[in-house]
Amino acid sequence: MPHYKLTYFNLYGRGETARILFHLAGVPYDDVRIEMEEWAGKRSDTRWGFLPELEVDGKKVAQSKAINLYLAKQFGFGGKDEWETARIVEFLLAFDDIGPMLYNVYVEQDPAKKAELTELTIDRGLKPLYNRFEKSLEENGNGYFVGNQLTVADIYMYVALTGFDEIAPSVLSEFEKLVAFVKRIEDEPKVKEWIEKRPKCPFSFMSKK
Ligand SMILES: N[C@@H](CCC(=O)N[C@@H](CS)C(=O)NCC(=O)O)C(=O)O
Repeated sequence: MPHYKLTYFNLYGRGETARILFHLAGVPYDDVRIEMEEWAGKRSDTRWGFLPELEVDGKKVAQSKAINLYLAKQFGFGGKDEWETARIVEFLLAFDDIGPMLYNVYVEQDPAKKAELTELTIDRGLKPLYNRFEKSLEENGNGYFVGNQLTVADIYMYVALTGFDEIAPSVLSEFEKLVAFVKRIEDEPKVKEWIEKRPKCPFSFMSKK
């Protein structure tokens, strides 16, 4: 078995999907969590200047979506055919469409403007996206986002939905089907086991809870 090392911050954010996949697969790995103070000195060693990065027998791959898909394929959570894999990638990329809105909220320093941008991002970004997620669940009809078994799309959506619930509390609770989805994933026995034992940390540098 290869030697895996996942390097990220002590956050759930863009690292937690990979950590859950490792736990689901029962595959050992080094779960390296960098402190912000050490980060400045390490950035130039990374492929893109960001984390997470995965090392597999010393070879590095970066970009969380590439990491998630690679691990999912290795461990049997990457879809049963290329069509399902393409559908999975749709969900891995879904939040990226509102990335610029989220970034503007993150960098705004003026509290009043930040509050205004936050409302706008919730109304024009998050809520329309959540409506589409509910439709996708309805269309697939079996509690999973893609196909008829647990895939990395579900794990990623679980991590993202619970994460955004920290950043923008009260949005998720308006979407009954997504709340039920989160509960179902949390109740998957191996996911539940990981949630109970995992190191507790915030989702993001923006987390409010
Ligand atoms: N597209 C990249 C984005 C990575 C990213 O933005 N990582 C953040 C943490 S979530 C980071 O490294 N921040 C440190 C910094 O900006 O200095 C991915 O999905 O992996």
